[in-house]
Amino acid sequence: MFEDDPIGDLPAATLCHLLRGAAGNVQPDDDGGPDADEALLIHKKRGVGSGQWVGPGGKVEPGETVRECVIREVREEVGIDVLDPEKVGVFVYRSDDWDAVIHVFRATEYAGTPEETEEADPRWFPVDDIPFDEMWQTDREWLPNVLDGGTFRGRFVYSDGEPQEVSLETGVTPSV
Ligand SMILES: Nc1nc2c([nH]c(=O)n2[C@H]2C[C@H](O)[C@@H](COP(=O)(O)OP(=O)(O)OP(=O)(O)O)O2)c(=O)[nH]1
Repeated sequence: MFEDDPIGDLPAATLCHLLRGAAGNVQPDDDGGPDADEALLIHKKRGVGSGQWVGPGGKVEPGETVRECVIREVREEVGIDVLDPEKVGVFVYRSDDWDAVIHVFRATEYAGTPEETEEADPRWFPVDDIPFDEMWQTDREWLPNVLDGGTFRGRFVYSDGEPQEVSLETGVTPSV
C-alpha cells in the first residue's frame, strides 16, 4: 500500500482518540476492545484542518518520538495528560499543500478535564453520533473501527479538498 511513498521522508504527525464510558472509565467488551460510550474530539481553531472536528494531535517535532508527540499535543491542545496511548493505526495523507504520515493512537486513561485552549475547543461525542459531515471526509472510513477497538493502515490522496484515492486495510498491527 505504501510502495509509492517514501515514508521515512514524509513529515510525521499524530492523532489521539480518547474514550470514556458512561461512568468515566472504560472496560473491555466481549472482543477485548474498549466498550466506550463517548470519544473526545476538538473543534480545531487554526492550522491544518481548522474549522473541522478532529482528534487532538499535531506535527512531530525534531528529536521527538511519535508517542512523545501525541502526549505533548494532547496536553497543549486540551490540557490533559494521556496515560496509556496505544498506537492503533497509521496512514499516508497526501494533498495539494500538505503530505504526511499520520500515527493514530487510542487511549482510555488520562488525567485532568479537557479544557478549551487557543488551538482547540474539546467536546465529548457519543461513539454512535460522531459528526462525520464536519470532519475530514476519509475519517469515516477508519474512525468507527478505531473507536470499536480495531486497527488499520491506509492511504488517502486528496485534491481540491476531495478524496481521489482511498486505500484501507484493517486488522493490522501497526509498527511504532
Ligand atoms: N483526522 C485527520 N487528521 C488529519 C488528516 N490529515 C492530517 O494532516 N491530519 C492531522 C494530523 C495532524 O494532527 C494535523 C496537522 O498538524 P497541525 O497543523 O495540527 O500541527 P501542529 O499542532 O503541530 O500545528 P502548527 O504548530 O504547525 O500550527 O492534521 C486526516 O485525513 N484526518
